[in-house]
Amino acid sequence: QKRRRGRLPPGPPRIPILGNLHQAPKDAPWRTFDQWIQKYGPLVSADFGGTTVILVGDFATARDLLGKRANIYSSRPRMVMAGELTCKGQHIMLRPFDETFLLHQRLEASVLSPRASACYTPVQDMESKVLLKNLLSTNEFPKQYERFAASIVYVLVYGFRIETGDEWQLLTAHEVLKNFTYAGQVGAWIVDALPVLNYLPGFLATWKKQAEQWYQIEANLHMVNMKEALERSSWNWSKDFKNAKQAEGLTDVDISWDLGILCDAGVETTNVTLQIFTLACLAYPEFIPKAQQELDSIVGYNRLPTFEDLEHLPYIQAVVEENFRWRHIAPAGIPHATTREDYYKGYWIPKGSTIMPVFYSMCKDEKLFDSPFEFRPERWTDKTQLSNFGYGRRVCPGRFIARNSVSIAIARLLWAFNIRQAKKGGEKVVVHEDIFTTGFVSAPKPVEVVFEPRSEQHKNVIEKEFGSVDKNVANMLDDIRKRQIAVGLHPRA
Ligand code: HEM
Repeated sequence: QKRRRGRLPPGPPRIPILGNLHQAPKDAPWRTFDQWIQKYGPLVSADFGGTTVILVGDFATARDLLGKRANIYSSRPRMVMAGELTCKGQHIMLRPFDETFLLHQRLEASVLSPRASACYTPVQDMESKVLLKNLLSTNEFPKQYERFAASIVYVLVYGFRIETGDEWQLLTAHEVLKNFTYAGQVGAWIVDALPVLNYLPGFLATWKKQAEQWYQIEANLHMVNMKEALERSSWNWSKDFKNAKQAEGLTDVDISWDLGILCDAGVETTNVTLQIFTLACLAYPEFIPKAQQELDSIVGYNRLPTFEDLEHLPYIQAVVEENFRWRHIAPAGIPHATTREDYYKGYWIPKGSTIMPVFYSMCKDEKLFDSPFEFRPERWTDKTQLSNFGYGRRVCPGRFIARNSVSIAIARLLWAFNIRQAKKGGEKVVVHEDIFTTGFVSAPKPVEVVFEPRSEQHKNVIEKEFGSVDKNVANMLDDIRKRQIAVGLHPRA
């Protein structure tokens, strides 16, 4: 036990040695975290087997600590099985906050800036047209959303499209995600609690063999993807990273992991965000006619909404904003860690604490939002956005790309379809915790939905725009490269 140097934030009573470990929730941790936050206040401390865990339950506290004191709060908790053994320290999301992390962040920054992200809209334009066209013949929306999300990042990172969603690269990425989730499970691996056990020889430390197998699958995927990307004729992020100044001292394996993780990070997140939107359509359909009225008056019936239209569509923007607030894809938060001790409002926050911004509690704060469980885009008229993409030096670097993908998809889905429950005349879906999956990224469980074109005219426009959009990736990437140069950026390849 560390020597205490002040009063910790309040929290549930602890027992000797374990602290609160016996109460640590395995599934849907945000439910237990929220109960503690409601009871003890927006800053809660708990002890999970010797690690201090600080829960942050409102936006103001999260901004004060994770945002304004980012120099202290921007590391990640140590994850021996998932981070050190399964990924050999190469997963950017799990890197501790140090010089190496900053080097990798700088390597990525130039392709992820707001200006660079604005150059990628031709890909999002094309893939959202394909999304609409596919939804004319299937209602299997989670698979279609995944294809849409994946194809955008695979085009940018590697220069090829995900056309069906059954490509081996995406299927292997599913396997990698499954292994990573298992490796990251709290309480599943003794070596996470006692890292010293790693010094045991392999035949005693059986988890090392498992981690090595998982590492090989993931490393092979990233390496093959990068190699193939480097051989393609057009510009892509793989070529751009390879030529970057920051990459000079890095190995190909290092670079391939940075690319691979960027790709993975863009798929499930965007997919689940759109699934949440679809759930909102079933649970709070009252907002749909308002959104469609705005689309009809600004865009009309003869063409799809475009990126240029978005700034004239304040209600659609409010729908996007409310979607991010209404249900966060990672309700328990994504953990940060402190690199030195700190004091806040009289409380001591030890060095090495795990800090959880509990988005679930933050987004339903009644002081900020009336009837927080209701999906009400109106609350966003003339208001600034929240920090759903995280904080400080670990804020989501893909947020500009993500926002563009989600905004164009939502605008076009609402323009094109009546989105409703399969059962005609069915009741509105009632939203409660049991309809969400309980893992780290929490998605609505499957529900049958119909995507019905709003009219024959809408259907014809979808077919026509799908037919005329250029789907040649090489042309598109060359065009994107030119767009970057035109706005004063310097592609590195
Ligand atoms: C709607 C889609 C998305 C959502 C809701 C989302 C949300 C988040 C959140 C909450 C974090 C954690 C931030 C923190 O710890 O404070 C994060 C991290 C991250 N995101 Fe996203 N993200 C999305 C899409 C993307 C895309 C498209 C990319 C890449 C092109 C991306 C790349 C990353 C990476 C690399 C990290 C780790 C950053 C670090 O540890 O320094 N994300 N994202």
